[in-house]
Amino acid sequence: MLEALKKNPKFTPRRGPVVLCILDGVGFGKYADGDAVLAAHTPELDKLMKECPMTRLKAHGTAVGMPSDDDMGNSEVGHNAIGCGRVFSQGAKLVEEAVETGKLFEGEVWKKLVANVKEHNSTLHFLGLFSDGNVHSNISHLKAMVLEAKKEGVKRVRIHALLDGRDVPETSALDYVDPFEAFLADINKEGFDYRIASGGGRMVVTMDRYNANWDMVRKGWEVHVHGNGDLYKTAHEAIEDLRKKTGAIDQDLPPFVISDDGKTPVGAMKDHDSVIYFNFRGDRSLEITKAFEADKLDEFDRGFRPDVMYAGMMEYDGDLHAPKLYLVNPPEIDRTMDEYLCATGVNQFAVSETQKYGHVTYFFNGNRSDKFDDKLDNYMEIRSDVVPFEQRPWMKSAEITDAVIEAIESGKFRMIRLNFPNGDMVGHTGSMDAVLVAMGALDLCVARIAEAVRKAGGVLVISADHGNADDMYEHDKKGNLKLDKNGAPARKTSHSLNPVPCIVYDPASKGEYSDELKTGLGISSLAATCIELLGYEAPEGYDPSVLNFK
Ligand SMILES: O=C(O)[C@H](O)COP(=O)(O)O
Ligand SMILES: [Mn+2]
Ligand SMILES: [Mn+2]
Repeated sequence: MLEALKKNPKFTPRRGPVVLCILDGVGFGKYADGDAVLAAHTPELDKLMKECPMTRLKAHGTAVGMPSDDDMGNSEVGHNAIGCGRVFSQGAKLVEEAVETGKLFEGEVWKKLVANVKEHNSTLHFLGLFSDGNVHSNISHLKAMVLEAKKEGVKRVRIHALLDGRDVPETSALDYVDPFEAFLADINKEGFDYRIASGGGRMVVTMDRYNANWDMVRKGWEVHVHGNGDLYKTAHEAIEDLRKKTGAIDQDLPPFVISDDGKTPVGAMKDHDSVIYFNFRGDRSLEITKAFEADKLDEFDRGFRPDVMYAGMMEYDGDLHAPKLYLVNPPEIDRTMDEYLCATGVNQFAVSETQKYGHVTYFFNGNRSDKFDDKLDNYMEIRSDVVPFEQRPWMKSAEITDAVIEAIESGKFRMIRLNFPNGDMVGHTGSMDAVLVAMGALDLCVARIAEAVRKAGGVLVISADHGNADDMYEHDKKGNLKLDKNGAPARKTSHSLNPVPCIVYDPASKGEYSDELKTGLGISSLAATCIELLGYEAPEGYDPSVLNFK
């Protein structure tokens, strides 16, 4: 148990709660073209930004524990940093180091997986997100593992490729598949049998999160494990044909299976195979991991369940200890703000809809699914619709707002945190028109929350975990707008490298801190900011708050 937080002598807390509102994927754009945050009708946000103390926070690269400042931020690293008030080296960086130093291959788990397939003359399978987005995975890690498998004499490797188009350009799958096929062909010239065996768009198969839509996992299981699905000779052929048939962008392409003879899949899984799920990020890894590991599974009927040795790239959940075997230790994120507030007896409320529910709970608490205190931690999930979000860009923003206002008015909670997914989830669809509606809906919600905070005599901190809606069009390295084949702006589905706002709306302020907030900080400063506004001193080692006390 942590020690209780110390009272901050410089600040007497307000009568009402501190409300931390995370606008997922809402940053300050670099280019006016495609900046939906700038273009949308958002009178409330505009007013708050003009009238309240405000600063910009870094939300990408090394400021959130990514390997370099060329890496965009994402929800995991963002909410980890916001929730624990410090920056830890994150999965992308830890795996990169483990691969580069060779530590990954010296570990017990790698050795066991390889020994298993050598002993049984069976197959080593790799399943994961097939891109270099560095949000959930990096294809360079896969490549290094494939080369090591070859070096260690593994005869047969099968790769199950989840197509991205969400953390990388929307129709870039062949930019990864074609060179990889050439890479495998070179290996096979030396007498090995290494193939891509199945795949599909990441928003259709396998990578569901937070139990939003288990049918995605069932569909993935069918093609990766059983080899049941539309058959193609190569992944290249599958992608071209499925694009033609559906018009879908990569993340939404249907599943496919590779077969040489039009009957037998090349990579169905069998007893004694080894399987590595090579994504390092947990939210979209936990369900497929459960499908492989659980003795009894209620979510779908697995049919034949081969007795495989399954390992993840990382431990995805420190409370569930899932998966049982993993290759790289996760960051040891401790002393989170939620845990400190529990130790201090502060009643907390966290809410979002399904798509981001784990962001304000599991990611916020350092990738732990359990509460720190059953009484003081109060979490609410509002079920997300299972629809393409460009068709419902308002998502559940009104319902989240209702819940937040009820929590404020109840007077029960000192600290309230929420996540509005719209800027991000709609941003990932690439639809500028839908994002403009999403931002408009958010603005109405922010106005309602601000009013409830004012009435309750509380403080509202508005920020974000990373950008997305602020950068809806592709630009080249010189900053010129890229056009698609029809001459329209090329749509961008991924996050941005942009900073995010930090607005402090404190209508009951007595002027204890300057209107000029600190500059040059990252989103890890939000934890200390909230803790100080609650009337406590930030714990040792926390990154500084944005507040300049007088
Ligand atoms: O998982 C996703 O949807 C994207 O890869 C990243 O989005 P998020 O980091 O905002 O969840
Ligand atoms: Mn996010
Ligand atoms: Mn996102």
